[in-house]
Amino acid sequence: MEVVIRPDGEDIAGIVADVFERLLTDRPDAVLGLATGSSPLAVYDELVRRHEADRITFARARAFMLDEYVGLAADHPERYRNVIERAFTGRVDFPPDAVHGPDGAATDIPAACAAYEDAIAGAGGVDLQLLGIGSDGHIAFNEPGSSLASRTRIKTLTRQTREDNARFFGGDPDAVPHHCLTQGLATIMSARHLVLVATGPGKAEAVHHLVEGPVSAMWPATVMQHHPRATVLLDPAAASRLQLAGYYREVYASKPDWQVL
Ligand SMILES: N[C@@H]1[C@@H](O)[C@H](O)[C@@H](COP(=O)(O)O)O[C@@H]1O
Repeated sequence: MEVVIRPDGEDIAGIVADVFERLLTDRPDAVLGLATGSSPLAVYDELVRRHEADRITFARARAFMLDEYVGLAADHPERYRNVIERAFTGRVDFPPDAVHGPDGAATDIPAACAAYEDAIAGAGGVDLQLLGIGSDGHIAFNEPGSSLASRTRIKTLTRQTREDNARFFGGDPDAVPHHCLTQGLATIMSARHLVLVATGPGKAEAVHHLVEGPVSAMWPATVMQHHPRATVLLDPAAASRLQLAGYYREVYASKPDWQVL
């Protein structure tokens, strides 16, 4: 796992946008894995800026979202399909039907989850997966206790996650859906490059487990320690509980030019 500690979210967004830009330059039809939540927003803004400056096109790219709430109306502003369109995909040039997400309105949930796995596999798998992390260590919506071998399925959100996400639902944790569909940990691990962004003191404990803790379903993001190409970008607050922070800074500062993220 490569750990990069940078001064702030803006700086991190620039580095992550470079990873997207390099990939799309090499492979215009790349398959991108998109995350919702506030952590990736600065990245999306930077990608939109580069798109507007004619540096990046998504015209041949495809995208798969990580997760979706169950039971929100199609036009609900917090439905992740609508969130990602507002935050990113609707602001750039993805072709129609190139952006996919689990179907939180499906009547046959197991079939919808299996179809989503098939769609990802059918696209050739995800090349670059952007991730945030929940304060309880979840990635996508894989809450503590999630099987490290899990695939797309329905999950029940923890009270902590509903409290964290209440800010998007008028401050009321009870207005946050109890259920979601989420890519499993094994689904996420199948992506060829994982890039996780975490900022702020609220992420310090989860980041401490993610980077330096033992791999455990109790802190689901720790499964990323098994990934051959995982990059974790942190601001100083999110990195504040890392024992080897000085070493990670040194590694990044002395990175050979040819060795990009
Ligand atoms: N399902 C999403 C995750 O994909 C996200 O990474 C996480 C952190 O969100 P934020 O970036 O807003 O802190 O929680 C949400 O519930």
